[in-house]
Amino acid sequence: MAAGRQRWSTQIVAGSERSPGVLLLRYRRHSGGEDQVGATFGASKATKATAGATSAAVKWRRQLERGQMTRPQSTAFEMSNKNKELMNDIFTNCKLKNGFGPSVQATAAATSPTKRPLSPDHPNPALPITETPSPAMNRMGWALRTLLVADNSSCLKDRKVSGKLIRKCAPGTELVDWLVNLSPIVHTRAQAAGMWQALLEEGVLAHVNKEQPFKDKCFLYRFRLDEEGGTAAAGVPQAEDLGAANEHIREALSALFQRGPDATLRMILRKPSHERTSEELELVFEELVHIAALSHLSTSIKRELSSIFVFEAHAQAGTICDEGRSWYILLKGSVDVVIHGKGTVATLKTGDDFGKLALINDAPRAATIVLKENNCHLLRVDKEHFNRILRDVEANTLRLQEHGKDVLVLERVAKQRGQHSAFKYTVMSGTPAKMLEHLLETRLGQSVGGMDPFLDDFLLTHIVFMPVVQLDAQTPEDREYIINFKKRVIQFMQKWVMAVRHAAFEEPSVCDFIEDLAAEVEADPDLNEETSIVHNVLTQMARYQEDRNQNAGQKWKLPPNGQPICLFSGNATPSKTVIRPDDDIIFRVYCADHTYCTLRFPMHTTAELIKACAADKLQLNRGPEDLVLVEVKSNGERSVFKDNDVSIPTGLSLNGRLFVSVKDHLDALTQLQEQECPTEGVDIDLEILSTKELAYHITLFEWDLFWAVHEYELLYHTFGRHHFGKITANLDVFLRRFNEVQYWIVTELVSTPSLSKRFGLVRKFIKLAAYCKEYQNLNAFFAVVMGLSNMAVSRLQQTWEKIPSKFRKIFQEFEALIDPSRNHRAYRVFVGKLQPPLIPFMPLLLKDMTFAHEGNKTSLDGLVNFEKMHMMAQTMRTIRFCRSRSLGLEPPSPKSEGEVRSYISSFRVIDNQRVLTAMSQKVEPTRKL
Ligand SMILES: Nc1ncnc2c1ncn2[C@@H]1O[C@@H]2COP(=O)(O)O[C@H]2[C@H]1O
Repeated sequence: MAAGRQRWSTQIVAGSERSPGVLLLRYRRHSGGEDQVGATFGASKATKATAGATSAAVKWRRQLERGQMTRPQSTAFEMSNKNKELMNDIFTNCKLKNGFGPSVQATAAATSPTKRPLSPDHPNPALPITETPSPAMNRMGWALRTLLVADNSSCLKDRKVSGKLIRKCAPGTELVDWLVNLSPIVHTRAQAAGMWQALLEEGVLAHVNKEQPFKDKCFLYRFRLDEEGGTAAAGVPQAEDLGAANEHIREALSALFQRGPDATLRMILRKPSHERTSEELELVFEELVHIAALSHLSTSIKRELSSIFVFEAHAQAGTICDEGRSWYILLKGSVDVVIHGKGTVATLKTGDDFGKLALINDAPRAATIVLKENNCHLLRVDKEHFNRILRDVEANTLRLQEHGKDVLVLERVAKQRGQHSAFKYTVMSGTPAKMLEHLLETRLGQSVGGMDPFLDDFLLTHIVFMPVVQLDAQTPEDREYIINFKKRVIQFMQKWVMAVRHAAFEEPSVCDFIEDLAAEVEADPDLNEETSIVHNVLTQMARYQEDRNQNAGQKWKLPPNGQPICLFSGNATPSKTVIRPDDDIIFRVYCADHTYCTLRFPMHTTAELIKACAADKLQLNRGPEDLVLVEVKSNGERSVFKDNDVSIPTGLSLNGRLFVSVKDHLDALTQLQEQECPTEGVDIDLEILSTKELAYHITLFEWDLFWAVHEYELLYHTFGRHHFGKITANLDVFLRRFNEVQYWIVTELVSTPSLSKRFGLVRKFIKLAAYCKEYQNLNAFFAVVMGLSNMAVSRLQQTWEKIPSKFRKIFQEFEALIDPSRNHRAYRVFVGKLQPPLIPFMPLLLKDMTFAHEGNKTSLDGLVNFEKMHMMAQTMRTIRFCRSRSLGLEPPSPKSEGEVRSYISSFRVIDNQRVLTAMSQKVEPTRKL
């Protein structure tokens, strides 16, 4: 590995501006400090679930508005100096304990999240939910206590419990009595109990043994101020304190009255399920109705949730939510969504939910959730309950945002059989970077015994995405994260090579990266387990490079008369030879007067360069802007190439010719005589060749051509010759072969004058189709049957009349199989039952690609439309499936193997329909009625 090269820092790049078709992985050191805070998530999810909005609270509030508050006892006393000090002390304490403002803490948390203990599994409703009481609660508690202490008949007394003296405590029942008597707004004992619970949950009041929440029972409670170490002054309060307490009590009661219902609710939600009474569950249910994140759920599910929701309060900003065991709804406060290396990407607020992605996909959390404020309230559903109740009914669409913009849209889809839950989330659209991050963080190694479908789709189609994808992943200090990240990248590499094979090694920078990776793994004992994976990738890369070096600079020839493109060495059988971008091809370019030049260029040469060179050689003496490169087909049709098209010679039709022409003189271009009636090709009496042997060798020949086609070529072909600047030569050759076989059938039949020979040939071709079908060469099967159905053949009445009915029936069955109606349903059903190896009807796959491409936008609102990518990948996967087993056909007994092989590799073909029809007319003139 080169010294000084940066690695294992923070960037993954898919594609590059220079070569967008290649996924590059590279790392750079994370500069830090780029975190942005403040974007919101799910802004549409406004919620009514804020504190105080319970139906019970609303009911109570109305009563409060109607009721008359009477100020008990005397008024207008000043607070004593001593108690002023006491209050100041309490307030200062609170400020110090609460610490910095939330934004400061949140930013600190976002850059280095402090790992605090996770949420308690079983929150205890007897304990406070805040670290210290809020100043307002402190003041309310102080006022109530002052009045209680001042009351001679007060329930607040020193009591002996089990021999131990407890100062100033009172039973719950008596505290309730006192409060109901104190204020006319408190109508029920439950209301009063809720108000005391509001004080208890902030620690102003507590059960003497800290074992009970507030209950209207004989349990003893006392004020914090009276606990050991409490700062309350013993004895009767001074007149000025009493005055101040009386002054404040109206406001305090009103505030407590409002908080009571929520405090009661929180108390219920902190109790274990089995301790919740049916009235309590009803109260919870009424609350759940107002939570936006639950609005899509049925009543019965909400009822079930009433008993399993757990309330969690977190006192401190900076606390991290759990590691993916629960789903949460934010009831109060806000949280930051923090991603390694990126910092805070979104802020969730009251009513938003998070955490179901990890649960539904059984994956780690896609982000760390860090509390942004002190005293955040959450509702939690644990994994086992989520799986049981919610997993299969959860919302269909999940949108992840970063900095206020959608970055990933996921949709719930049914899982395949055999997986333990019925649903999971799949990617519908996203930014390339977020999709890659989602893959690396949550989708690797998840699928049992195979590849995650999203990962496979991504690897097959990533070349379509916007050129640069970045993933800032980690800070260099976080060793544990880096090791995990490295492991994921290694797995990613392995799957990448598995999915696209040699195409993964085509970019030199990727090969460099793999070598660096191998060196890193070698040197790091923490990556021992990954060594074998990396070695495997290295071996495959070396094999590819060796093969590339051995076959570098092959020369191909495009024969002028529609024969297959063949190696210039004269080796007619391609024998698993792939055409590569820098292989040369020799071909002719004509001009209007049919003079031509012969050129030799690498396959990836653009039309513009070919045009310029041909014009020069043919001495056209015109500037490139006046000239075009154009194909003239055998029927005279012309089609102009774009300047940046590549794979030009292989893209010609069977008997097409390449012309360079002055733009304005295009109409003057005419086809050559030889295009109409090619004379080259092996002249042989077909009758003597064994049909089975013909089918066998056609299949072997086409298997090799099919084998050379890379799945990516389907994408290049679909998006157009110019789009990626990559060659489609192997696919072109395979498609030409289809046409060649189809027109060979027609050409042979219409150029056989003898009726008996023709009828013999038709029979032979029907048998040939049957053998091709048996060999599962459906490409050739289609070509032969389509050839026999060609108008120039189907009109040969005298010939068809002679065909025995048995053969005609077989042919009808074949025609039914190639019937294009209902989107080639008959063929699709048939092929769906076959096992590999098989050669598919390639034009249909290309039609499916075009359908997906033209019917769907590549980008939706700035996000990659991954549904489209998925559709395309499905078709590309068909090719992989067809070739997933090697061809091991039983060879027929050889009769004339050599002749058959040379014959099938170079048919003599006419592809001009007009000429074929005329020849058909000649051999069998239309009968006059
Ligand atoms: N941009 C984002 N990237 C990842 N997770 C996000 C994002 N915005 C919100 N989240 C939530 O953060 C949660 C972290 O845990 P989950 O992966 O279960 O589910 C995730 C989402 O619910």
